[in-house]
Amino acid sequence: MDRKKPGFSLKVNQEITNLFKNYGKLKKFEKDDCVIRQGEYANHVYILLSGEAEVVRVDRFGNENRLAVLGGGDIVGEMGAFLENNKRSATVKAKSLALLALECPNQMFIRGLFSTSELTYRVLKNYAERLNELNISASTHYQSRVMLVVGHYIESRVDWSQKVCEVTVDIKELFDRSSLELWKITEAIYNFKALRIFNKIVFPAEINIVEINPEEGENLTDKTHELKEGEPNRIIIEVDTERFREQMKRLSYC
Ligand SMILES: Nc1ncnc2c1ncn2[C@@H]1O[C@@H]2COP(=O)(O)O[C@H]2[C@H]1O
Repeated sequence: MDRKKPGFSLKVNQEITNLFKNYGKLKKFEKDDCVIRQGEYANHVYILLSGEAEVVRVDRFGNENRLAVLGGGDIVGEMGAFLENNKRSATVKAKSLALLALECPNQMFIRGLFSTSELTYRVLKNYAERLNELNISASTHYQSRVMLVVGHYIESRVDWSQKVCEVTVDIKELFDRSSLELWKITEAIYNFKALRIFNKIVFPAEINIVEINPEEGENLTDKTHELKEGEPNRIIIEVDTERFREQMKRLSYC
């Protein structure tokens, strides 16, 4: 997740830089030096002047997950000034050979938020962008997990020698295995359909959803065949085996 996009990150103007200059000091970091360490007590906020820094968070298994790459004009270390326990939420490391930053005490940063509306605006904008990005990745991640569970069930029933094959999903069996509610199963199957991995779906009469036609403009005549009628407790799907295989690989890496 690279946050270095034009007009996206919290770039500071001269007024904000002067504020940091008046109360802070210039710091120089070499490649791989830690500017901030996850879990440590937060005393300072930084404006990066030049060079690149990487924000990483170590999860409970000890893996380093990259959250963002920041550069000149970005403010970093501001979360620690707001969080109740003042603990650093992530590690920030110099990524370039030299990283120049202005280090400002928390108190001065907070005062700056009251006196300089531009600073307040930029901090808020940055949080909105970050939260939006997290919302997108959290919902995509959740859908992908459900698709993976449903996909694994279907995978074991696919005839891989066929380009297109019909698979019957026993709803009760899939529920017993996965504990997924029916509407979640249906949603995941629709997601595969939206990706044109399932060409046709026949739901049982009790679900009250009728056959779905192929997307407009898509010529599926050479790969479709007549599906059986819907049966109670069964969903019948026509699977494009090659696309399904590729999608399952992608989902496994999500
Ligand atoms: N998702 C993120 N994107 C960009 N920067 C982040 C992200 N999470 C944390 N940070 C920055 O990394 C800093 C680590 O120390 P702080 O928690 O004080 O403040 C944090 C933010 O400035």
